[in-house]
Amino acid sequence: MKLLEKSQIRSWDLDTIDHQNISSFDLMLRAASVFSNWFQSLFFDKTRTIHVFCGMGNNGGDGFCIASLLAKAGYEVNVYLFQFNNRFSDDNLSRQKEVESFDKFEKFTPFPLEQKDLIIDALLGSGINGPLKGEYLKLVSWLNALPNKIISIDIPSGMDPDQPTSGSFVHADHVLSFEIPKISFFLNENSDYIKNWDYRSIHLNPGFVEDLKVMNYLIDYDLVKSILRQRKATENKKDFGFAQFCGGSPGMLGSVILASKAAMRCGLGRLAVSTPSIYHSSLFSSCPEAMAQADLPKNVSNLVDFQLVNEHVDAIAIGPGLSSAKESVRYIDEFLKANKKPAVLDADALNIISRNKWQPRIGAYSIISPHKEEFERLFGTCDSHYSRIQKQIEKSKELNIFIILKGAHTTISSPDGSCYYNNTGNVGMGTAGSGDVLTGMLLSFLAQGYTPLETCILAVYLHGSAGDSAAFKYGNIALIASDIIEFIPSVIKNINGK
Ligand SMILES: NC(=O)C1=CN([C@@H]2O[C@H](COP(=O)(O)OP(=O)(O)OC[C@H]3O[C@@H](n4cnc5c(N)ncnc54)[C@H](OP(=O)(O)O)[C@@H]3O)[C@@H](O)[C@H]2O)[C@H](O)CC1
Ligand SMILES: [K+]
Repeated sequence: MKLLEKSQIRSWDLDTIDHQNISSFDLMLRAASVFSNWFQSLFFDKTRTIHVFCGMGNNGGDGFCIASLLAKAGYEVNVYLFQFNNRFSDDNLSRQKEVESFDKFEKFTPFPLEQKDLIIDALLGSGINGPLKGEYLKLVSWLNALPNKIISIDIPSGMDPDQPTSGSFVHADHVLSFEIPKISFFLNENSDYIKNWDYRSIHLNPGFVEDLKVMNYLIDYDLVKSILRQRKATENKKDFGFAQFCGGSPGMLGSVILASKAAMRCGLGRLAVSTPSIYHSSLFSSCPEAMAQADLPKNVSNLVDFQLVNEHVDAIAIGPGLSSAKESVRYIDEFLKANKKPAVLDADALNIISRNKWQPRIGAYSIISPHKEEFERLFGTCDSHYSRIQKQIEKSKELNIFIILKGAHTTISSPDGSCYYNNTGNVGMGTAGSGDVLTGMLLSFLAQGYTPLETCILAVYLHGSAGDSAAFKYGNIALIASDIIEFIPSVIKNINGK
Protein backbone atom coordinates (compact mmCIF):
# COMPACT_ATOMS: atom_id res chain seq x y z
CA MET A 1 0.00 0.00 0.00
CA LYS A 2 1.26 3.45 -0.86
CA LEU A 3 1.79 5.71 2.17
CA LEU A 4 1.27 9.39 1.39
CA GLU A 5 2.81 12.45 2.96
CA LYS A 6 0.45 15.07 4.40
CA SER A 7 0.77 17.38 1.37
CA GLN A 8 -0.14 14.45 -0.88
CA ILE A 9 -3.12 13.56 1.31
CA ARG A 10 -4.32 17.13 1.02
CA SER A 11 -3.99 17.01 -2.78
CA TRP A 12 -5.83 13.69 -2.86
CA ASP A 13 -8.63 15.29 -0.91
CA LEU A 14 -8.85 18.21 -3.37
CA ASP A 15 -8.57 15.91 -6.38
CA THR A 16 -11.51 13.86 -5.07
CA ILE A 17 -13.66 16.95 -4.55
CA ASP A 18 -12.88 17.99 -8.12
CA HIS A 19 -13.09 14.57 -9.74
CA GLN A 20 -16.29 13.43 -7.99
CA ASN A 21 -17.86 16.89 -8.22
CA ILE A 22 -18.64 17.04 -4.51
CA SER A 23 -18.06 19.72 -1.86
CA SER A 24 -15.46 19.47 0.87
CA PHE A 25 -18.38 19.32 3.26
CA ASP A 26 -19.69 16.17 1.47
CA LEU A 27 -16.29 14.60 2.01
CA MET A 28 -16.39 15.55 5.66
CA LEU A 29 -19.83 13.92 5.98
CA ARG A 30 -18.47 10.74 4.44
CA ALA A 31 -15.54 10.74 6.83
CA ALA A 32 -17.86 11.35 9.79
CA SER A 33 -20.20 8.55 8.82
CA VAL A 34 -17.30 6.10 8.31
CA PHE A 35 -15.85 7.04 11.72
CA SER A 36 -19.22 6.82 13.44
CA ASN A 37 -19.93 3.30 12.06
CA TRP A 38 -16.45 2.12 13.04
CA PHE A 39 -16.85 3.66 16.51
CA GLN A 40 -20.23 2.02 17.09
CA SER A 41 -18.82 -1.40 16.16
CA LEU A 42 -16.11 -1.02 18.85
CA PHE A 43 -17.94 0.84 21.61
CA PHE A 44 -21.52 -0.39 21.60
CA ASP A 45 -22.12 0.19 25.35
CA LYS A 46 -24.24 3.35 25.36
CA THR A 47 -24.04 3.87 29.13
CA ARG A 48 -20.67 5.65 28.81
CA THR A 49 -20.83 9.35 28.06
CA ILE A 50 -18.79 10.46 25.05
CA HIS A 51 -16.87 13.74 25.26
CA VAL A 52 -15.92 15.13 21.86
CA PHE A 53 -12.99 17.60 21.97
CA CYS A 54 -13.06 19.77 18.82
CA GLY A 55 -10.40 22.08 17.42
CA MET A 56 -10.82 24.83 14.84
CA GLY A 57 -9.88 23.12 11.57
CA ASN A 58 -11.54 20.35 9.57
CA ASN A 59 -10.57 17.74 12.13
CA GLY A 60 -12.72 19.68 14.57
CA GLY A 61 -15.40 19.84 11.84
CA ASP A 62 -15.31 16.03 11.68
CA GLY A 63 -15.76 16.07 15.46
CA PHE A 64 -18.99 18.13 15.28
CA CYS A 65 -20.44 15.86 12.56
CA ILE A 66 -19.48 12.71 14.45
CA ALA A 67 -20.94 14.05 17.70
CA SER A 68 -24.23 14.66 15.89
CA LEU A 69 -24.26 11.16 14.33
CA LEU A 70 -23.48 9.47 17.66
CA ALA A 71 -26.16 11.49 19.47
CA LYS A 72 -28.67 10.39 16.79
CA ALA A 73 -27.51 6.79 17.36
CA GLY A 74 -28.50 7.09 21.03
CA TYR A 75 -25.20 7.91 22.77
CA GLU A 76 -24.98 10.60 25.42
CA VAL A 77 -22.60 13.12 23.84
CA ASN A 78 -20.94 16.29 25.20
CA VAL A 79 -19.09 18.57 22.80
CA TYR A 80 -16.32 21.07 23.63
CA LEU A 81 -14.83 23.61 21.25
CA PHE A 82 -11.32 24.84 21.98
CA GLN A 83 -11.14 28.21 20.31
CA PHE A 84 -7.63 29.44 21.02
CA ASN A 85 -7.60 31.98 18.14
CA ASN A 86 -10.05 33.12 15.47
CA ARG A 87 -8.86 31.09 12.51
CA PHE A 88 -11.69 28.61 11.94
CA SER A 89 -11.91 26.58 8.75
CA ASP A 90 -15.14 27.25 6.78
CA ASP A 91 -16.35 23.68 7.23
CA ASN A 92 -15.68 23.86 10.95
CA LEU A 93 -17.77 27.00 11.31
CA SER A 94 -20.67 25.57 9.34
CA ARG A 95 -20.51 22.20 11.18
CA GLN A 96 -20.87 23.80 14.61
CA LYS A 97 -24.59 24.01 13.79
CA GLU A 98 -24.78 20.18 13.67
CA VAL A 99 -24.87 19.93 17.44
CA GLU A 100 -27.49 21.39 19.77
CA SER A 101 -25.00 22.94 22.15
CA PHE A 102 -21.35 22.88 23.09
CA ASP A 103 -19.03 24.40 25.68
CA LYS A 104 -16.50 26.87 24.36
CA PHE A 105 -13.03 27.35 25.87
CA GLU A 106 -10.87 30.32 24.94
CA LYS A 107 -8.37 29.30 27.60
CA PHE A 108 -8.04 25.76 28.82
CA THR A 109 -9.14 24.96 32.36
CA PRO A 110 -9.42 21.35 33.60
CA PHE A 111 -12.91 19.98 34.31
CA PRO A 112 -14.07 16.69 35.87
CA LEU A 113 -14.87 13.61 33.77
CA GLU A 114 -16.06 10.21 34.94
CA GLN A 115 -13.36 7.60 34.55
CA LYS A 116 -15.52 5.27 32.44
CA ASP A 117 -16.38 8.00 29.91
CA LEU A 118 -14.84 8.00 26.42
CA ILE A 119 -13.00 10.91 24.83
CA ILE A 120 -13.08 11.54 21.08
CA ASP A 121 -10.07 13.59 20.05
CA ALA A 122 -10.94 15.97 17.18
CA LEU A 123 -8.56 18.78 18.12
CA LEU A 124 -6.05 18.65 15.28
CA GLY A 125 -5.65 16.42 12.25
CA SER A 126 -3.29 16.31 9.34
CA GLY A 127 -3.22 20.13 9.21
CA ILE A 128 -0.64 20.28 12.02
CA ASN A 129 2.22 22.60 11.08
CA GLY A 130 4.72 22.22 13.94
CA PRO A 131 5.01 21.31 17.60
CA LEU A 132 1.94 22.03 19.75
CA LYS A 133 1.89 25.47 21.28
CA GLY A 134 0.22 27.40 24.11
CA GLU A 135 -3.17 26.30 25.30
CA TYR A 136 -3.15 23.17 23.10
CA LEU A 137 -0.07 22.01 24.96
CA LYS A 138 -1.80 22.39 28.35
CA LEU A 139 -4.92 20.65 27.07
CA VAL A 140 -3.04 17.69 25.59
CA SER A 141 -0.92 17.23 28.74
CA TRP A 142 -4.13 17.13 30.78
CA LEU A 143 -5.75 14.60 28.37
CA ASN A 144 -2.70 12.34 28.51
CA ALA A 145 -2.80 12.22 32.30
CA LEU A 146 -6.48 11.13 32.38
CA PRO A 147 -7.38 7.46 32.88
CA ASN A 148 -10.13 7.68 30.21
CA LYS A 149 -9.91 5.91 26.86
CA ILE A 150 -9.09 8.34 24.04
CA ILE A 151 -10.18 7.68 20.47
CA SER A 152 -8.58 9.95 17.87
CA ILE A 153 -10.13 11.02 14.59
CA ASP A 154 -7.71 10.56 11.65
CA ILE A 155 -4.53 11.00 13.73
CA PRO A 156 -3.70 11.65 17.41
CA SER A 157 -3.82 15.44 17.78
CA GLY A 158 -0.38 17.02 17.65
CA MET A 159 1.25 14.03 15.95
CA ASP A 160 3.19 14.82 12.79
CA PRO A 161 1.84 12.55 10.02
CA ASP A 162 5.19 12.15 8.24
CA GLN A 163 8.00 12.12 10.80
CA PRO A 164 8.63 11.90 14.54
CA THR A 165 6.85 14.65 16.46
CA SER A 166 9.13 17.15 18.13
CA GLY A 167 6.58 18.15 20.76
CA SER A 168 3.82 16.36 22.58
CA PHE A 169 0.70 14.75 21.10
CA VAL A 170 -2.39 12.91 22.29
CA HIS A 171 -1.63 9.38 23.49
CA ALA A 172 -4.51 7.63 21.80
CA ASP A 173 -5.93 4.26 22.73
CA HIS A 174 -7.53 3.95 19.29
CA VAL A 175 -7.09 5.88 16.05
CA LEU A 176 -9.16 5.65 12.87
CA SER A 177 -7.22 7.11 9.97
CA PHE A 178 -9.11 8.12 6.83
CA GLU A 179 -8.37 6.20 3.61
CA ILE A 180 -4.83 5.05 4.49
CA PRO A 181 -2.67 4.90 7.62
CA LYS A 182 -0.22 7.75 8.26
CA ILE A 183 3.53 7.15 7.82
CA SER A 184 4.16 8.11 11.44
CA PHE A 185 2.10 5.13 12.70
CA PHE A 186 5.07 2.96 11.71
CA LEU A 187 7.83 4.93 13.38
CA ASN A 188 9.38 3.28 16.42
CA GLU A 189 9.30 6.66 18.17
CA ASN A 190 5.49 6.46 18.21
CA SER A 191 4.90 2.77 18.87
CA ASP A 192 4.35 3.14 22.63
CA TYR A 193 1.74 5.87 22.10
CA ILE A 194 -0.57 4.47 19.44
CA LYS A 195 -2.03 1.38 21.00
CA ASN A 196 -4.50 0.47 18.26
CA TRP A 197 -4.90 2.02 14.86
CA ASP A 198 -7.05 1.19 11.89
CA TYR A 199 -8.06 2.84 8.63
CA ARG A 200 -11.22 2.92 6.55
CA SER A 201 -11.83 4.15 3.03
CA ILE A 202 -13.78 7.37 2.54
CA HIS A 203 -13.75 6.66 -1.20
CA LEU A 204 -11.13 9.16 -2.27
CA ASN A 205 -10.50 9.00 -6.03
CA PRO A 206 -8.43 5.80 -6.59
CA GLY A 207 -7.07 7.13 -9.92
CA PHE A 208 -5.14 9.87 -8.12
CA VAL A 209 -3.04 7.48 -6.11
CA GLU A 210 -2.43 4.96 -8.91
CA ASP A 211 -0.32 7.50 -10.79
CA LEU A 212 1.23 9.12 -7.75
CA LYS A 213 4.94 8.60 -7.11
CA VAL A 214 5.54 7.91 -3.43
CA MET A 215 8.66 6.96 -1.49
CA ASN A 216 6.98 5.07 1.36
CA TYR A 217 4.96 1.87 1.34
CA LEU A 218 3.27 -0.37 3.88
CA ILE A 219 3.82 -4.09 3.33
CA ASP A 220 0.31 -5.46 3.58
CA TYR A 221 -1.51 -8.71 2.90
CA ASP A 222 -2.60 -7.65 -0.62
CA LEU A 223 0.93 -6.75 -1.65
CA VAL A 224 2.30 -10.07 -0.39
CA LYS A 225 -0.52 -12.01 -2.04
CA SER A 226 0.15 -10.27 -5.34
CA ILE A 227 3.83 -11.31 -5.20
CA LEU A 228 3.59 -14.90 -3.96
CA ARG A 229 3.44 -17.13 -7.04
CA GLN A 230 1.18 -20.11 -7.57
CA ARG A 231 2.92 -23.33 -8.63
CA LYS A 232 2.12 -25.10 -11.89
CA ALA A 233 1.27 -28.80 -11.61
CA THR A 234 4.10 -29.68 -14.04
CA GLU A 235 6.90 -27.92 -12.16
CA ASN A 236 9.51 -29.84 -10.18
CA LYS A 237 12.24 -29.10 -7.66
CA LYS A 238 14.53 -27.67 -10.34
CA ASP A 239 11.97 -24.95 -10.90
CA PHE A 240 12.05 -23.89 -7.26
CA GLY A 241 15.63 -22.82 -7.02
CA PHE A 242 18.98 -24.11 -5.83
CA ALA A 243 20.41 -22.14 -2.91
CA GLN A 244 23.66 -22.16 -0.99
CA PHE A 245 23.89 -21.24 2.66
CA CYS A 246 27.34 -20.51 4.11
CA GLY A 247 27.58 -20.25 7.85
CA GLY A 248 28.32 -21.95 11.14
CA SER A 249 31.62 -22.30 12.91
CA PRO A 250 32.76 -24.29 15.95
CA GLY A 251 30.02 -23.87 18.58
CA MET A 252 27.62 -22.18 16.14
CA LEU A 253 25.56 -24.85 14.43
CA GLY A 254 22.12 -23.59 15.51
CA SER A 255 22.02 -20.75 13.01
CA VAL A 256 22.70 -23.17 10.15
CA ILE A 257 19.88 -25.49 11.15
CA LEU A 258 17.39 -22.68 11.71
CA ALA A 259 18.20 -20.98 8.39
CA SER A 260 18.14 -24.29 6.49
CA LYS A 261 14.77 -25.35 7.84
CA ALA A 262 13.27 -21.90 7.25
CA ALA A 263 14.61 -21.89 3.67
CA MET A 264 13.07 -25.29 2.89
CA ARG A 265 9.75 -24.33 4.50
CA CYS A 266 9.51 -21.32 2.16
CA GLY A 267 9.40 -23.63 -0.83
CA LEU A 268 13.03 -23.91 -1.90
CA GLY A 269 13.82 -26.70 -4.40
CA ARG A 270 17.34 -27.63 -3.23
CA LEU A 271 19.70 -26.37 -0.57
CA ALA A 272 23.48 -26.83 -0.30
CA VAL A 273 24.91 -25.95 3.11
CA SER A 274 28.55 -24.97 3.52
CA THR A 275 29.43 -25.52 7.15
CA PRO A 276 32.21 -27.28 9.10
CA SER A 277 32.15 -31.03 8.38
CA ILE A 278 31.95 -31.87 12.09
CA TYR A 279 28.37 -30.61 11.87
CA HIS A 280 27.23 -32.46 8.81
CA SER A 281 25.66 -35.38 10.68
CA SER A 282 23.81 -33.07 13.10
CA LEU A 283 22.60 -31.00 10.16
CA PHE A 284 21.28 -34.10 8.42
CA SER A 285 19.45 -35.29 11.50
CA SER A 286 17.79 -31.87 11.99
CA CYS A 287 17.23 -30.97 8.35
CA PRO A 288 17.60 -34.07 6.16
CA GLU A 289 16.37 -32.07 3.16
CA ALA A 290 19.68 -30.13 2.98
CA MET A 291 22.90 -31.24 1.25
CA ALA A 292 26.27 -30.50 2.87
CA GLN A 293 29.01 -28.80 0.89
CA ALA A 294 32.47 -27.45 1.62
CA ASP A 295 34.00 -27.44 5.06
CA LEU A 296 33.68 -23.89 6.34
CA PRO A 297 35.17 -21.79 7.73
CA LYS A 298 37.77 -24.09 9.30
CA ASN A 299 39.31 -25.06 6.01
CA VAL A 300 39.24 -22.18 3.59
CA SER A 301 41.06 -24.10 0.90
CA ASN A 302 37.65 -25.55 0.17
CA LEU A 303 36.88 -22.25 -1.44
CA VAL A 304 37.38 -24.13 -4.70
CA ASP A 305 34.40 -26.30 -3.81
CA PHE A 306 32.53 -23.23 -2.80
CA GLN A 307 33.11 -21.62 -6.15
CA LEU A 308 32.12 -24.82 -7.94
CA VAL A 309 28.83 -24.81 -6.11
CA ASN A 310 28.52 -21.12 -6.68
CA GLU A 311 28.38 -21.70 -10.41
CA HIS A 312 25.27 -23.81 -10.09
CA VAL A 313 23.26 -22.14 -7.39
CA ASP A 314 20.67 -19.45 -8.01
CA ALA A 315 21.39 -17.50 -4.82
CA ILE A 316 23.66 -17.55 -1.83
CA ALA A 317 23.38 -16.45 1.82
CA ILE A 318 26.41 -15.95 3.95
CA GLY A 319 27.18 -14.98 7.50
CA PRO A 320 25.07 -16.48 10.30
CA GLY A 321 27.23 -18.26 12.86
CA LEU A 322 30.33 -17.76 10.73
CA SER A 323 32.34 -16.18 13.61
CA SER A 324 34.87 -13.45 13.01
CA ALA A 325 37.90 -15.78 13.07
CA LYS A 326 40.78 -15.08 10.66
CA GLU A 327 39.58 -17.80 8.27
CA SER A 328 36.12 -16.30 8.14
CA VAL A 329 37.56 -12.88 7.34
CA ARG A 330 39.51 -14.42 4.46
CA TYR A 331 36.44 -16.27 3.36
CA ILE A 332 34.33 -13.11 3.21
CA ASP A 333 37.14 -11.35 1.37
CA GLU A 334 37.15 -14.11 -1.26
CA PHE A 335 33.38 -14.11 -1.38
CA LEU A 336 33.21 -10.36 -2.06
CA LYS A 337 35.80 -10.81 -4.82
CA ALA A 338 34.28 -13.84 -6.49
CA ASN A 339 30.54 -13.85 -6.00
CA LYS A 340 28.33 -12.91 -8.92
CA LYS A 341 25.14 -14.53 -7.61
CA PRO A 342 22.17 -12.83 -5.97
CA ALA A 343 23.19 -12.72 -2.32
CA VAL A 344 22.00 -12.22 1.24
CA LEU A 345 24.63 -11.07 3.75
CA ASP A 346 23.90 -11.15 7.45
CA ALA A 347 25.36 -11.43 10.96
CA ASP A 348 29.13 -12.19 10.98
CA ALA A 349 29.45 -11.36 7.28
CA LEU A 350 28.25 -7.83 8.17
CA ASN A 351 30.48 -7.63 11.24
CA ILE A 352 33.53 -8.59 9.18
CA ILE A 353 32.57 -6.10 6.46
CA SER A 354 32.21 -3.26 8.95
CA ARG A 355 35.46 -4.07 10.76
CA ASN A 356 37.38 -4.05 7.46
CA LYS A 357 35.44 -1.14 5.92
CA TRP A 358 34.45 -3.32 2.98
CA GLN A 359 30.95 -1.77 2.63
CA PRO A 360 31.66 -0.50 -0.92
CA ARG A 361 32.57 -4.06 -1.96
CA ILE A 362 29.08 -5.47 -1.29
CA GLY A 363 27.76 -6.62 -4.68
CA ALA A 364 25.11 -4.51 -6.39
CA TYR A 365 21.51 -5.54 -5.58
CA SER A 366 22.63 -7.72 -2.66
CA ILE A 367 20.39 -7.89 0.40
CA ILE A 368 21.82 -7.14 3.82
CA SER A 369 19.75 -7.63 6.97
CA PRO A 370 21.35 -5.87 9.96
CA HIS A 371 19.71 -5.26 13.32
CA LYS A 372 20.28 -1.87 14.91
CA GLU A 373 23.75 -2.65 16.33
CA GLU A 374 24.98 -4.29 13.12
CA PHE A 375 23.61 -1.35 11.15
CA GLU A 376 25.44 1.19 13.31
CA ARG A 377 28.67 -0.79 13.08
CA LEU A 378 28.30 -0.66 9.30
CA PHE A 379 27.17 2.91 8.85
CA GLY A 380 27.81 4.83 12.07
CA THR A 381 25.68 5.77 15.06
CA CYS A 382 22.40 7.66 14.72
CA ASP A 383 20.68 9.76 17.35
CA SER A 384 17.17 8.42 16.68
CA HIS A 385 15.48 5.54 14.92
CA TYR A 386 14.10 7.95 12.35
CA SER A 387 17.57 9.25 11.49
CA ARG A 388 18.68 5.61 11.22
CA ILE A 389 15.96 5.02 8.61
CA GLN A 390 17.08 8.14 6.70
CA LYS A 391 20.64 6.78 6.70
CA GLN A 392 19.36 3.36 5.67
CA ILE A 393 17.73 4.89 2.58
CA GLU A 394 20.79 6.97 1.79
CA LYS A 395 23.10 3.93 2.04
CA SER A 396 20.81 1.81 -0.16
CA LYS A 397 21.07 4.44 -2.87
CA GLU A 398 24.80 4.96 -2.43
CA LEU A 399 25.77 1.26 -2.35
CA ASN A 400 23.02 0.06 -4.70
CA ILE A 401 21.84 -2.57 -2.23
CA PHE A 402 18.66 -3.56 -0.38
CA ILE A 403 18.87 -3.01 3.36
CA ILE A 404 16.53 -4.67 5.84
CA LEU A 405 16.78 -2.81 9.13
CA LYS A 406 15.34 -5.27 11.64
CA GLY A 407 13.33 -3.89 14.56
CA ALA A 408 9.83 -3.27 15.95
CA HIS A 409 8.77 -1.98 12.51
CA THR A 410 11.31 -3.54 10.20
CA THR A 411 12.04 -1.30 7.21
CA ILE A 412 13.29 -2.29 3.77
CA SER A 413 15.13 0.31 1.72
CA SER A 414 15.73 -0.07 -1.97
CA PRO A 415 18.39 1.46 -4.26
CA ASP A 416 15.71 3.72 -5.82
CA GLY A 417 15.25 5.45 -2.44
CA SER A 418 11.91 3.93 -1.54
CA CYS A 419 11.19 2.55 1.91
CA TYR A 420 8.81 -0.28 2.88
CA TYR A 421 7.43 -0.48 6.42
CA ASN A 422 6.47 -3.83 7.89
CA ASN A 423 3.70 -4.14 10.41
CA THR A 424 3.80 -7.85 11.26
CA GLY A 425 5.88 -9.30 14.09
CA ASN A 426 6.07 -8.77 17.84
CA VAL A 427 8.46 -8.21 20.69
CA GLY A 428 8.75 -11.96 21.32
CA MET A 429 10.75 -12.25 18.09
CA GLY A 430 13.71 -10.49 19.68
CA THR A 431 15.20 -13.89 20.52
CA ALA A 432 18.31 -15.83 19.51
CA GLY A 433 18.04 -17.32 16.04
CA SER A 434 15.12 -15.18 14.87
CA GLY A 435 17.41 -13.36 12.41
CA ASP A 436 18.81 -16.68 11.14
CA VAL A 437 15.26 -17.77 10.30
CA LEU A 438 14.80 -14.56 8.31
CA THR A 439 18.10 -15.13 6.45
CA GLY A 440 16.94 -18.62 5.47
CA MET A 441 13.61 -17.24 4.23
CA LEU A 442 15.36 -14.51 2.21
CA LEU A 443 17.69 -17.05 0.64
CA SER A 444 14.78 -19.28 -0.26
CA PHE A 445 12.75 -16.62 -2.10
CA LEU A 446 15.82 -15.17 -3.81
CA ALA A 447 16.82 -18.60 -5.15
CA GLN A 448 13.24 -19.20 -6.34
CA GLY A 449 13.64 -16.28 -8.72
CA TYR A 450 11.86 -13.49 -6.90
CA THR A 451 13.53 -10.10 -7.39
CA PRO A 452 15.54 -8.81 -4.40
CA LEU A 453 12.74 -6.37 -3.53
CA GLU A 454 10.03 -9.04 -3.78
CA THR A 455 12.25 -11.34 -1.72
CA CYS A 456 12.63 -8.76 1.05
CA ILE A 457 8.90 -8.02 1.11
CA LEU A 458 7.86 -11.68 1.23
CA ALA A 459 10.43 -12.77 3.80
CA VAL A 460 9.98 -9.84 6.17
CA TYR A 461 6.18 -9.98 6.13
CA LEU A 462 5.91 -13.78 6.41
CA HIS A 463 8.59 -13.94 9.12
CA GLY A 464 6.60 -11.41 11.17
CA SER A 465 3.27 -13.17 10.51
CA ALA A 466 4.70 -16.56 11.50
CA GLY A 467 6.07 -14.87 14.63
CA ASP A 468 2.62 -13.45 15.39
CA SER A 469 1.03 -16.88 15.08
CA ALA A 470 3.78 -18.30 17.31
CA ALA A 471 3.18 -15.56 19.90
CA PHE A 472 -0.55 -16.30 19.80
CA LYS A 473 0.17 -19.94 20.68
CA TYR A 474 3.15 -19.61 23.05
CA GLY A 475 3.04 -15.96 24.25
CA ASN A 476 5.76 -13.47 23.42
CA ILE A 477 7.88 -14.30 26.47
CA ALA A 478 8.24 -18.01 25.78
CA LEU A 479 8.57 -17.65 22.00
CA ILE A 480 11.78 -19.12 20.48
CA ALA A 481 13.06 -19.00 16.90
CA SER A 482 12.00 -22.60 16.12
CA ASP A 483 8.40 -21.57 16.86
CA ILE A 484 8.58 -19.06 14.00
CA ILE A 485 9.54 -21.88 11.60
CA GLU A 486 6.65 -23.98 12.94
CA PHE A 487 4.18 -21.39 11.63
CA ILE A 488 5.74 -20.60 8.23
CA PRO A 489 3.61 -23.29 6.48
CA SER A 490 0.28 -22.01 7.79
CA VAL A 491 0.97 -18.34 7.04
CA ILE A 492 2.04 -19.17 3.47
CA LYS A 493 -0.96 -21.47 2.99
CA ASN A 494 -3.32 -18.79 4.31
CA ILE A 495 -2.07 -16.30 1.75
CA ASN A 496 -1.44 -18.52 -1.22
CA GLY A 497 -4.31 -20.92 -0.65
CA LYS A 498 -1.87 -23.81 -1.31
N1 LIG B 1 -7.87 14.42 3.82
C1 LIG B 1 -9.01 13.83 3.95
O1 LIG B 1 -9.15 12.81 3.45
C2 LIG B 1 -10.06 14.45 4.76
C3 LIG B 1 -9.73 15.12 5.91
N2 LIG B 1 -10.65 15.63 6.72
C4 LIG B 1 -10.26 16.05 8.02
O2 LIG B 1 -9.55 17.24 7.94
C5 LIG B 1 -8.39 17.19 8.70
C6 LIG B 1 -7.41 18.19 8.23
O3 LIG B 1 -8.02 19.42 8.39
P1 LIG B 1 -7.28 20.86 8.35
O4 LIG B 1 -8.32 21.86 8.44
O5 LIG B 1 -6.36 20.87 7.20
O6 LIG B 1 -6.38 20.84 9.61
P2 LIG B 1 -6.57 20.50 11.15
O7 LIG B 1 -7.96 20.28 11.52
O8 LIG B 1 -5.61 19.40 11.45
O9 LIG B 1 -5.99 21.75 11.91
C7 LIG B 1 -5.95 23.06 11.44
C8 LIG B 1 -5.83 23.97 12.63
O10 LIG B 1 -4.76 23.55 13.43
C9 LIG B 1 -4.00 24.66 13.83
N3 LIG B 1 -2.63 24.23 14.06
C10 LIG B 1 -1.78 23.71 13.20
N4 LIG B 1 -0.63 23.38 13.78
C11 LIG B 1 -0.76 23.72 15.08
C12 LIG B 1 0.10 23.63 16.22
N5 LIG B 1 1.32 23.14 16.09
N6 LIG B 1 -0.32 24.05 17.41
C13 LIG B 1 -1.56 24.56 17.53
N7 LIG B 1 -2.43 24.69 16.48
C14 LIG B 1 -2.02 24.25 15.29
C15 LIG B 1 -4.16 25.64 12.76
O11 LIG B 1 -3.96 26.85 13.33
P3 LIG B 1 -3.07 28.02 12.65
O12 LIG B 1 -2.67 28.86 13.78
O13 LIG B 1 -1.89 27.36 11.97
O14 LIG B 1 -3.98 28.69 11.70
C16 LIG B 1 -5.58 25.39 12.28
O15 LIG B 1 -6.49 26.13 13.07
C17 LIG B 1 -7.99 15.76 8.60
O16 LIG B 1 -7.12 15.33 9.61
C18 LIG B 1 -9.35 15.07 8.70
O17 LIG B 1 -9.73 14.90 10.04
C19 LIG B 1 -12.04 15.80 6.18
O18 LIG B 1 -12.99 15.88 7.09
C20 LIG B 1 -12.41 14.67 5.27
C21 LIG B 1 -11.48 14.31 4.28
K1 LIG C 1 -7.31 14.15 15.94
